[in-house]
Amino acid sequence: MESKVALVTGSGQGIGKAIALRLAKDGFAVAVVDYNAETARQAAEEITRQGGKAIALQADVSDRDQVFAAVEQARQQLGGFDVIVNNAGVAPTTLIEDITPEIVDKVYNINVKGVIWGIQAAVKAFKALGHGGKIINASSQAGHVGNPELAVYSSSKFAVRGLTQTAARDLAPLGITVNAYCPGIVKTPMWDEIDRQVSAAAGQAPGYGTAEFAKRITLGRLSEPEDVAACVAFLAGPDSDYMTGQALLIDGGMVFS
Ligand SMILES: NC(=O)C1=CN([C@@H]2O[C@H](COP(=O)(O)OP(=O)(O)OC[C@H]3O[C@@H](n4cnc5c(N)ncnc54)[C@H](O)[C@@H]3O)[C@@H](O)[C@H]2O)C=CC1
Ligand SMILES: CC(=O)C(C)=O
Repeated sequence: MESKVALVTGSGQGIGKAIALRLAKDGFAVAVVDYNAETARQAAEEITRQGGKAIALQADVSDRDQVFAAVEQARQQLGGFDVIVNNAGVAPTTLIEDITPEIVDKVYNINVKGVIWGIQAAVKAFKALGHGGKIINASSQAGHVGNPELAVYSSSKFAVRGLTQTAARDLAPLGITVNAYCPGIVKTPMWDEIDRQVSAAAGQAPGYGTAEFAKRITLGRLSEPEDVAACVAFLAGPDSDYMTGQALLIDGGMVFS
């Protein structure tokens, strides 16, 4: 039987890379998409070395044409299209008074419009293939509760939840499910940079921001990218077939407190 095909954006490093590796282990042929061509190539090579099937594609998710082209390339080169994970995101810290039009445009172009273009491109591919599929979007605990110093980022992740719910309703008649994953703090380069910025703003050494956020983590430890990938594997696989419009909160500590 032919492998199912999944495309993961922002999968050259961090959570996206862990998702790509996990989906490959689960039997998907994977398109590793990132605007960093070198990290995408390395991640795809790692999958191939482990016995999986993968291609690397360079695309900037804020560019609609590039997203459509990447999905089409994945469909043609991997022989199908079943799952898109709209994972790519950026998270500059921003005090309210320091927010600039440039920061808003950058974050919204990637975190919100990138998800819209990914949804549209996946729908086009599913329709061309005459079957439904799964759309999975990266939100965050910060998409459930406003996070300090992350106003632009947090609001973009609230938007992703809204898009997920609406698209789930609109696309259900086509046999397409749409869900989101909402991690807490995950040990990736993105988090390292947030910690550095939050700690510096408080006049503290790196690690201070992590310690402050970590006080509210329910399970008492930061999550690994692989913890998130396991939840996304569930959303990509058949066990979640009767689930749509959901925003899976992976660590709710910030939200409960
Ligand atoms: N690390 C964390 O604590 C959390 C992360 N998230 C979300 O998970 C997703 C992945 O985050 P991390 O792996 O931590 O981030 P990361 O910064 O470590 O990795 C992001 C990847 O996306 C790529 N990327 C960025 N902009 C892109 C663009 N315009 N087009 C294509 N690729 C692009 C980068 O090159 C990089 O490979 C993001 O959407 C983030 O907002 C959500 C909750 C917590
Ligand atoms: C970066 C992010 O989404 C966090 C810490 O939840």
